[in-house]
Amino acid sequence: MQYTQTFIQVGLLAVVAFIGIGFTFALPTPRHHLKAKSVVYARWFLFSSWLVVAFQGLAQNGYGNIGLPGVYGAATLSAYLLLMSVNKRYGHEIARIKKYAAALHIVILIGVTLVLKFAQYQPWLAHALALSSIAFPVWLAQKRVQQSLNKETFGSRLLYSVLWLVLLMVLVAVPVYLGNIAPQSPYHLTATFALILVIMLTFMLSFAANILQSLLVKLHSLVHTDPLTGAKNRYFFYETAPKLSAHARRNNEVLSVVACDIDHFKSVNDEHGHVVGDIALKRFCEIIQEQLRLEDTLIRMGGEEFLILSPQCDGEQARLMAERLRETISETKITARDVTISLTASFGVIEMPDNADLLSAVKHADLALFDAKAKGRNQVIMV
Ligand SMILES: Nc1nc2c(ncn2[C@@H]2O[C@H](COP(=O)(O)OP(=O)(O)OP(=O)(O)O)[C@@H](O)[C@H]2O)c(=O)[nH]1
Repeated sequence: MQYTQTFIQVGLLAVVAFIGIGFTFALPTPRHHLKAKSVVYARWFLFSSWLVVAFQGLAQNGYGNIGLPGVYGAATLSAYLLLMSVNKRYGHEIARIKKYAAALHIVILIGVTLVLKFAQYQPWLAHALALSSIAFPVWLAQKRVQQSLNKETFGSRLLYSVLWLVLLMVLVAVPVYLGNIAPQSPYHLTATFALILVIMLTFMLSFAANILQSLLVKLHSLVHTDPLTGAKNRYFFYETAPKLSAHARRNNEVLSVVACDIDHFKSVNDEHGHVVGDIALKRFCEIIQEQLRLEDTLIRMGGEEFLILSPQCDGEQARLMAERLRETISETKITARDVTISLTASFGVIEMPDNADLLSAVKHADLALFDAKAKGRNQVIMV
């Protein structure tokens, strides 16, 4: 009966652990090398959590000499693997000396437990030692998550709550439980099984939520970014620009719009080919980005047409900025694939009038740009 119960619980937890491990393979690997390592530690954490119940089963079935040190060793190792996984996930490098200290801690813990066991000390002494050892790395992991909580991702909040729960259980609930139920009772195994199952499942969930959340952030940025030039794209304009103008209106702030178009860009493609044209476009955007303030946004509306949204910048300041950009572009030589080319660009500038909508301001900036083209290009015209 005892064996059957042990076998079922250890087997069930093995299934959960291996589903969890398989699940980490299915998750997309983070590109950052530290974050990628966190997945490896997560796998080992799930495996060593399973080892805790396996050793508990051994102890329960008369192999206390192997089982108990195994439980304490595997539980402390799990806590450290959890700490490593959390630290790597949040991009924190761990010094080699700290890794040795953790390994030493586990070895000493197993040694002391064996001594206590063979010296026939009270079992609660070994339990208390092991529990307090587990609490330390869990507390460190919890602090690490707390530092990143200002990012407010769902996965971080979930992981933080789980770590709090584990700490509370380790420090309060489990000692109370150990003190009230005989160590040889089969309930010990069931309680350990239930506790580890909850920790494993919530850890897997928070880990996946964390990774999915960062993928969403990346996806959001990709959807709004032009892959060739790195400037924002039309989707960004339609989604963000109305918010920007509403914000300016509500706070009585000025907002200027600069429309910009490269002159005779077709001839660059025709003379040197599309690859050189692409490099020139990329370089053109870099030159502009270098000149803009952090608050200004460069948007590629299509082809070689761009918009610059400039909050807290009045018409005259925007005109001066466009003039500076025009000058820099015309003076900069662009080298692409052994050819050196010079570009010029035309600009239309408008300060968004009070109570006007942004789309009509863009339309007027475009009209000023056409005017600049008609008047001979390489110039700035303000509405
Ligand atoms: N290489 C490259 N060329 C592009 C890209 N997008 C648009 N173009 C080219 O940009 C050129 C735009 O040509 P036009 O609209 O005639 O304008 P333009 O030659 O710049 O003349 P003006 O605007 O009147 O001064 C076309 O040849 C397009 O093929 C791109 O992503 N890469």
